[in-house]
Amino acid sequence: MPIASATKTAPVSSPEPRPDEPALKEAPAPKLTPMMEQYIEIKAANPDCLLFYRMGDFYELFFDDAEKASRCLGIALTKRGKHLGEDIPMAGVPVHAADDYLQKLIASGFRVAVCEQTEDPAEARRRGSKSVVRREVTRLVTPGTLTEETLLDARRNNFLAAVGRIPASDGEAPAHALAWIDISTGEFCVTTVPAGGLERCLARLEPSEVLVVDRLASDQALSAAVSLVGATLSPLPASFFEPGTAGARITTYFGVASLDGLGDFSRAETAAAAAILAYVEKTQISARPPIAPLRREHDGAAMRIDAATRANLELFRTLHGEKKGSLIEAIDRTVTPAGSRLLAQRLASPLTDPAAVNLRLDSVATLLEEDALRTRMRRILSEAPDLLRALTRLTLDRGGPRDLAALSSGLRVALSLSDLLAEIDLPAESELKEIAGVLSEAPREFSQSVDSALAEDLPLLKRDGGFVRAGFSPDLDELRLLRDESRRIIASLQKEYSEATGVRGLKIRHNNVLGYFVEASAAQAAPLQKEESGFIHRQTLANAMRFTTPRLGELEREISSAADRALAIELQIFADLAQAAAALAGDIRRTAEALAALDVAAGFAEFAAAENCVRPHIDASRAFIVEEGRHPVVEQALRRSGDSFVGNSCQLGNAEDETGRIWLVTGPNMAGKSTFLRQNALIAILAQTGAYVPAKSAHIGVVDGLFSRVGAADDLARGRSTFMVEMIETAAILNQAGPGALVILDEIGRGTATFDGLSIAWAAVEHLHEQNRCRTLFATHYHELTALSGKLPRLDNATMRVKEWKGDVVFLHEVVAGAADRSYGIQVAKLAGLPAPVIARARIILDRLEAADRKSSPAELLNDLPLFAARPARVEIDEETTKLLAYIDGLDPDELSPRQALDQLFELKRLRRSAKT
Ligand SMILES: Nc1ncnc2c1ncn2[C@@H]1O[C@H](COP(=O)(O)OP(=O)(O)OP(=O)(O)O)[C@@H](O)[C@H]1O
Repeated sequence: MPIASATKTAPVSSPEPRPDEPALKEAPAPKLTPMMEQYIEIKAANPDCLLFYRMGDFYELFFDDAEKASRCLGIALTKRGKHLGEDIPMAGVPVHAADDYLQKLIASGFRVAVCEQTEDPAEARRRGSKSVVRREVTRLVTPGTLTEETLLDARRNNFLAAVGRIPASDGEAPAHALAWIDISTGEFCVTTVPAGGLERCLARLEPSEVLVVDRLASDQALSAAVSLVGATLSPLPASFFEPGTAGARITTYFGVASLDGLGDFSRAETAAAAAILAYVEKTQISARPPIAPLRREHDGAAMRIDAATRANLELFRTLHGEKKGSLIEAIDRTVTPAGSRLLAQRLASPLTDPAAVNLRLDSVATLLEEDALRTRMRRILSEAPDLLRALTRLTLDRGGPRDLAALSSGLRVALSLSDLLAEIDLPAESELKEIAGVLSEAPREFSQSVDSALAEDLPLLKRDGGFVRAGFSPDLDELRLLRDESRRIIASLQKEYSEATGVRGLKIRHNNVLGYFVEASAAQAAPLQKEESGFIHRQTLANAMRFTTPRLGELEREISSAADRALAIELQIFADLAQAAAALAGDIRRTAEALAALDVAAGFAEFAAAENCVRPHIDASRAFIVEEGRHPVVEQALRRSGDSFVGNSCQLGNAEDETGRIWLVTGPNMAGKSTFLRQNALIAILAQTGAYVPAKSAHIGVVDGLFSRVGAADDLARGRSTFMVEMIETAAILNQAGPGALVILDEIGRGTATFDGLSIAWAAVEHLHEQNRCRTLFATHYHELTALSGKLPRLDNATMRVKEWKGDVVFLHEVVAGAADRSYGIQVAKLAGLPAPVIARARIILDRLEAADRKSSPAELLNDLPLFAARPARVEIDEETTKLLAYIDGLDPDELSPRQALDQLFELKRLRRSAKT
């Protein structure tokens, strides 16, 4: 009978007992098996996690965990033994494919505790037949603590955030702080959160997990803010945030004597940062990822952009949640994952200090000018692997030979880029000069030692060896020779045995259970079974017999001891190199950051060249003068369909103004109002991110807060109707926008009755003009508002130009001074394909409404519109009438000769006769 294969590939659990595990009795067993006892103990210590319990080549899950995992992963649910008379549900995933399953579980909101075997099953057996292999949880996998390449998006950070809160005391208001870390890259920051600013800060970071003290977990505003960004909320005991021990936790982690050495942190900030470190320790158990020294960010250093504005402007994804069509997708020309991550970080928090913005813009200017150099630079950059993520994996002992190679090739890239930058003259105080300096100091020797140690083709895992270059270690070479020689001898033995026994089909084979053995088919095995043959019987299968010989055993031992010793040498070489990398963590980090900054600058230069952008003039004034600005996303989309974008200018303040102006933009639907509003907000964001902007010229006095109310969507999850969302967003703007803000408001008030809406919009414009005094773009359908320009000195009317042609409306997408004369709503509706009778009827109603000049009450209007009175139930228009109306619509009197006109008249009479209505 053939022996079942020991390795499994399908994600189902194996019902046969593992070698380390005493067999479970299928019969009712009131007493727990030792293995189940161990499982239950470990599970009890990790109640909030699914427990991945290592058994041989599988991670097994039991009880509820098994049911949950089987549902989530679609893997088979089996059973294993009984507990309290009930079957124990079990599901398992193979270790080699565990990452894929982990990813699914984490994405579905689970946490996973990975429990490994921490001793050899043979050792456990030596302790006694009943003893179980020692197991320990080596790591908790949570959304915010991932490090594996396969579990992460290379081009996005994966932030873990913690909310620190010091309650009000002695007349002092409560203080909030937010700390965040990307464990996979080691970036670690903290900031104070102003009252009501938590949602905004979270929206900027988009963390995947947020730590809060457990008593805050029921805070509705907090959980709403967390779920808005799609993060997992992880409540923790107060000890994680304890301000009394927080400072010490941070200083211990960084090995510094006092916190002052790192910076000046408030109590709330210290608590938040300490909670992060405590959680890192809890989840990584014994491993310590390399973490950059804690950096403090000032809240005012970045443009304040609230969650709604970020979403509305589609910075990172469209309102439908897709990356395609977002701003980042339109502007990202970086060629490395780290560059892309830095670009996303910068775009999420545009700067407010003009000097800092100009430093970045200088880099773009230089690289834009140096066209050929930029092309070479980007080619070299594109070969730079992800240094920081490789470093983290190595330090956490989750790395492989390819991570070492990644570090080495990343450092080599840095050195060649530093040579390239040396070819141009860089101003002393520039960002590029600083980058060039850092790159030239990349640890060259480390890269050389990795290259001399590692082979060309590297395996993914270090586990099986085979990654050290021949010639690097004489001892290793000798052992490999011995191993290969023995293998050669074994191959020649097969020939020898076959000739000696006369069994032509005799083979020497190898498997993990028997090691090397001689195999002959059952029909040919007789000569080997004779005692004098020297063959020792090992196994009988259905069709074959297996034997060993003393010589084979000896060779086997030689090979395996040589292989073991060779592997030990390789692993030691690996460990030495990984340790050297960890010791250079600071240098590697600086190099990686410089590479990323260079990639962003070169990417922006590429974007500027390809998309015809200009350097914005940035200062601390209230200026906002954009000449022929364009919307980068819409422009690229139009280009794809062969159309071109019409640039439009906008002026909301001059350099000498102390307050901003309001532009009231009117114009028909589809004329381009929303596009115009958004493009100006995006230009401000891009400019302060340090990018060139799509315009002929742009002068922008830094915008310290960007507020928008555009698009309409309800937020049913929070029980808010469309109109309610609109009013909440408007309220936030009117309450918060200061003189340095830029506000874009698109059609406020349209979600309610006309007069209510008009009144709200009217009052909002007045408030913005008198109180907020900020730069504002206000698009509206309420033409009545344009009259306000006579009353409010800093309000200008602007309108989208359209042309009427043969009864249709043609959009010119041009913004000009003045007010729209009409809405053209019916023409747009016609373009949209509303049935001709509906359009015809709407025209009649509109004429009446306009004639009544909105003075009559709705009831009077109703009487004024006899069709309503005549046909209250349904307006039935028969087919012939429809034809008649369509015929009239198709007539163009300008094009007709007198004779044709007469013919048409007869045709009209004919059609009228056949129509019933
Ligand atoms: N400046 C422009 N140049 C070329 N095409 C443009 C321009 N602005 C807008 N468009 C085109 O017009 C379409 C409609 O623009 P937009 O949504 O801004 O109109 P709108 O006036 O805000 O309409 P609504 O009031 O219905 O929201 C865009 O999708 C784009 O294809």
